[in-house]
Amino acid sequence: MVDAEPEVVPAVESTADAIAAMEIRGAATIADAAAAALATQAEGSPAETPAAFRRGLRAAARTLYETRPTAVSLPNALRYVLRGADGDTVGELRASTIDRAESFRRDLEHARETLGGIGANRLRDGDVVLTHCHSTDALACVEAALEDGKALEAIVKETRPRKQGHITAAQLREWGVPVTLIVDGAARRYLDAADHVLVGADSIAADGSVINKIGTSGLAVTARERGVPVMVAAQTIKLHPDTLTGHTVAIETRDEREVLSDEERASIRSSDAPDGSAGEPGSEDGLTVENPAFDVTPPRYVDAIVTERGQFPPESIVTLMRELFGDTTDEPWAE
Ligand SMILES: O=C(COP(=O)(O)O)[C@H](O)[C@H](O)COP(=O)(O)O
Repeated sequence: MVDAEPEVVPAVESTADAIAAMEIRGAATIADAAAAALATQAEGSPAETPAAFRRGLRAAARTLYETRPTAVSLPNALRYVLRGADGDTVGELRASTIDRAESFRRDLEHARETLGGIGANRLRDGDVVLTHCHSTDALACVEAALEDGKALEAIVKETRPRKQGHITAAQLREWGVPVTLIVDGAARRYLDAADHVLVGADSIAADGSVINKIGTSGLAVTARERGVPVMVAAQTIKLHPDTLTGHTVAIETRDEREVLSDEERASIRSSDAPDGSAGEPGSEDGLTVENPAFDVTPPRYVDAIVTERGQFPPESIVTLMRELFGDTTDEPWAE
């Protein structure tokens, strides 16, 4: 008898689609949504046997895993929940998976709050932070500093092509923080007015390299040149255990139309091109657009990585990574 395809509940598919389309975005938020989706899978699984339940759960985890490759918080969340699926009956498995997903989500929230309190200690009354992209971990530090009664100002990089800087600006304004929004290319000009560069991370490698939104590395290099400290706020689910054994972190490349729409491309193509290359949109026209979503900032440009376990110089993060993840990184969602 051939086994039927394991059933993935529709809510998991729609969470996966929303992550891929970046309606759900940011490493911690993705992890939270993935854990919630696994709980939904457990709740709605039509499985009649423990084996079928586990197959469905693994298939759901694979669907979520395949959405975006760079933020390690996603596989770390899936691994955590799947490891907690325990029991001899479908009912027991269902209950333990849901519990595990809920405890993951609670821990995530606590970690962000604790991290915020630790990061806030680096921020003094009257400081100006310069941000890139939108990071809930980075903003937790600002929020905690504000709660401590410190007045802060922010210079917010727009963050092309998706302009996540607008989300950061909106959040900061909601908290009453004065915001200066700048285009990415203006960052160096504004660094002299900043006391900290404050960013999040999608993944942190064993050597302390920080993988975050494209443009972070250039910002960090320039900040070093201007003498502005770079603070990375990243809870420990951003630690990438595969890098302990020498693996590199995959950098997501996204659709070129995020950078250049078909209409814009059409306006660039010239019918007078000497090679006569202007054709239909999508044809070979000599214009290549690259859209890597993340980059790697080497540890020497990072002053501190702030986690819920304390703050670390990037070079020592490997000790924490070993303690929390060990050397083994299985893929419990594999078929
Ligand atoms: O690079 C991004 C988001 O990229 P994208 O918009 O492509 O998902 C954020 O800085 C990190 O994910 C950290 O965010 P958080 O601190 O919220 O986990």
